[in-house]
Amino acid sequence: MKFTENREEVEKLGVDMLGYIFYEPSRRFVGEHPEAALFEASKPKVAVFVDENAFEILALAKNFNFEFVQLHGKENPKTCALLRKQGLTVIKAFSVDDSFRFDTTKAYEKEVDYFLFDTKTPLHGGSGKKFNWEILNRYKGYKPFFLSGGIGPDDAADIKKIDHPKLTGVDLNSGFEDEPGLKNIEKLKKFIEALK
Ligand SMILES: O=C(O)c1ccccc1N[C@@H]1O[C@H](COP(=O)(O)O)[C@@H](O)[C@H]1O
Repeated sequence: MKFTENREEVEKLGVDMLGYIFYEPSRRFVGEHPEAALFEASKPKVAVFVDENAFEILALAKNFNFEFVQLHGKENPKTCALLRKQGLTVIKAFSVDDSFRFDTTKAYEKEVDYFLFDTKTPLHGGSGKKFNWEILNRYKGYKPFFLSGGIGPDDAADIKKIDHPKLTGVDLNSGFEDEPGLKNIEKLKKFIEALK
């Protein structure tokens, strides 16, 4: 979310969480001084970071009152544990391609609340690219995960076919935008209806 009115409209669609990009190189970056109203949401807020300093994350969490952090860099399990100990719900993102070894998630199992599987690209996220969802079958861990990476308006049927006991949600991003950070309400609405 980058624009307050758009955030208000998205919230009405029955989404479970709202995401905010706190990574300056991203075209979805909330900005140096985002307006407070952007964060005055009734749904839980997820702040997305890439290798940000943990104490900076905690300061921002206090300032903008977000409950979740989604970490898309090389954050180690210790950093995840520190953030969690301070009361944040931690989602650790992993960059997935055909050669991804799901056992790399093991070191994080006890230190985070959720995993998120995103497509491996030179970007850290927001690529609009999908990975081969078949390989999710190789994930045998107990931690619930979000599916991410290039999900678009036509994917609801294929997502419904994914039969994995730990799939807990989907992260909708660039595939539902009119411009970076601005969600298309109609596309989201149709997708959410189709998914249900
Ligand atoms: O959206 C971004 O610009 C972004 C930048 C840096 C890290 C993560 C980012 N977004 C997250 O990336 C995934 C995949 O997005 P997409 O569907 O491929 O556009 C998603 O989890 C976003 O929250």
